[in-house]
Amino acid sequence: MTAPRDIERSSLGSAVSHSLSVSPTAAFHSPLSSSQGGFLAGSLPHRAAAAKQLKPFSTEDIKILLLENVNQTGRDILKAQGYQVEFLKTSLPEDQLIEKIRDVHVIGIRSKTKLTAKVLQEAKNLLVIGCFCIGTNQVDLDYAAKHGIAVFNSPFANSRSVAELVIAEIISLARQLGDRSLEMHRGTWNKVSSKCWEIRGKTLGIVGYGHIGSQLSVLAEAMGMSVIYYDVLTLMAIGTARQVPTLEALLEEADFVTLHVPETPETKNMISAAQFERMKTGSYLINASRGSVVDIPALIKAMRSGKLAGAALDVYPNEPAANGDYFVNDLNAWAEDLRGLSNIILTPHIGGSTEEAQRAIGIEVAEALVRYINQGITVASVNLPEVTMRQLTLDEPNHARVIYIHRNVPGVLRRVNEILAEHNVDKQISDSKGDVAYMMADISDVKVEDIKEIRDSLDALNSRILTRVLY
Ligand SMILES: NC(=O)C1=CN([C@@H]2O[C@H](COP(=O)(O)OP(=O)(O)OC[C@H]3O[C@@H](n4cnc5c(N)ncnc54)[C@H](O)[C@@H]3O)[C@@H](O)[C@H]2O)C=CC1
Ligand SMILES: O=C(O)C(=O)COP(=O)(O)O
Repeated sequence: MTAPRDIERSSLGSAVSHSLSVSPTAAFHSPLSSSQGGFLAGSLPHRAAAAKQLKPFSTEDIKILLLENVNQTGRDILKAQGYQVEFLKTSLPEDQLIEKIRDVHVIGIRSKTKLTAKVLQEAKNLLVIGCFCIGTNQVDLDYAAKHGIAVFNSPFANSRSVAELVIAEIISLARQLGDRSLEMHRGTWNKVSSKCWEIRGKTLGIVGYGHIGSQLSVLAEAMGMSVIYYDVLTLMAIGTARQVPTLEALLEEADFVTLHVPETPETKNMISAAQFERMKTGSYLINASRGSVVDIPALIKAMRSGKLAGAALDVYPNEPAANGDYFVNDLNAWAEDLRGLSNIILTPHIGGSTEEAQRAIGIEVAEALVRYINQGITVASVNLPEVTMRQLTLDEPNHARVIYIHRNVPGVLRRVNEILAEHNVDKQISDSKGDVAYMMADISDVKVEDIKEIRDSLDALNSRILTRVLY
């Protein structure tokens, strides 16, 4: 295969000529003349001012901001492409985030950075968001899609790490390990067996039987637990686990309840006073999903009353932006009450924080970003339709890939094909997801002047969200 080709963004301030790499991790830097070079032909209504420039460019002009200590593996892949990569260990407060996001084509985040509509409307140049984690609740996915911004995540690279943490917590709560260890650290020998249990033969209730829940199910059964689960979907049981029809049925039967649902309006305060009431006296609650899922004041009451014998929390309604920030009441009004309870394990959102998980996530998300930036491939996007085409190479001088993100309304493809009709359309794929549709076409027998015309004509259609032409 020959060298890669170009991509372009209308809003890039400088020219870039650049290759589409054969491998998503291979760098490409092949300066092309403006007649050969790619350009970005895209614009959103709010990006319109910069949209009309046609400039050759190189990957060096792609600006990427990585927040929240994205793993070295991901940074290396992106840098190897020649992109400009700025890396910060922490998240950013909203005002600083808005300042920074104005300038970049790509942002990489983890679970803390909130990319709301308010923030995204300032992101005039943004092509794509990489969530280097599982959850995507921190991003306004709908706003992003409607503004032609793709979002990628890593759907299961840290599932095992979370499941292992939960196993550790089940045993730790059953044996009150956190309290014993704290006492010893303070110099107190307190040997007790009262209300300390084996987990063998106990029932684990898993709420949300997805990637993490089902992985946990296997591990728990291997340690002699009985597993029941509740999910909005009817899902195949693994091993001898059993699906129960309601959350209430699960709460009434389980000795340990563990939560593995996403943050959605339906899961907000899913476990509150009424649910604690349903739980067995002396049972345990574990939450490594999202802080919004548990009503914490109600949890504190359930702990104080003895209804719960213990709890483990890895996630909180408000989490500090950086390590070293204290877990205090300014962020969460009840923080001190929580810290004062016995047999409650509090961890700083470390469920997915293992070397294995972070390395794998870095690779998976960075490769998805490269595929999207360089080739327009949306496979594994969480908010755009999934569309793929072959890899572009430089040995097709009169070839271009046209990408047209548009509103999903009748008659668009007819108009698009009228515009492309003068050229040879080698392949065309179109798919839609909700209100947004994504069309990719590889065209040959096309000159740079034609490309400008194609881009301008597509931009003039009122269905347009974003046009890109890669060549
Ligand atoms: N503590 C940590 O570091 C981590 C936390 N997480 C959190 O864990 C969540 C779950 O992760 P996965 O298992 O990978 O997700 P998943 O999407 O594979 O599974 C979630 C399951 O929850 C079910 N569900 C959704 N709404 C529900 C409801 N209202 N009631 C009952 N079930 C419902 C879904 O049908 C699905 O089966 C993520 O969304 C993320 O928020 C994920 C990774 C690390
Ligand atoms: O993967 C997730 O959804 C997590 O909650 C882990 O988030 P983190 O990468 O540790 O910010």
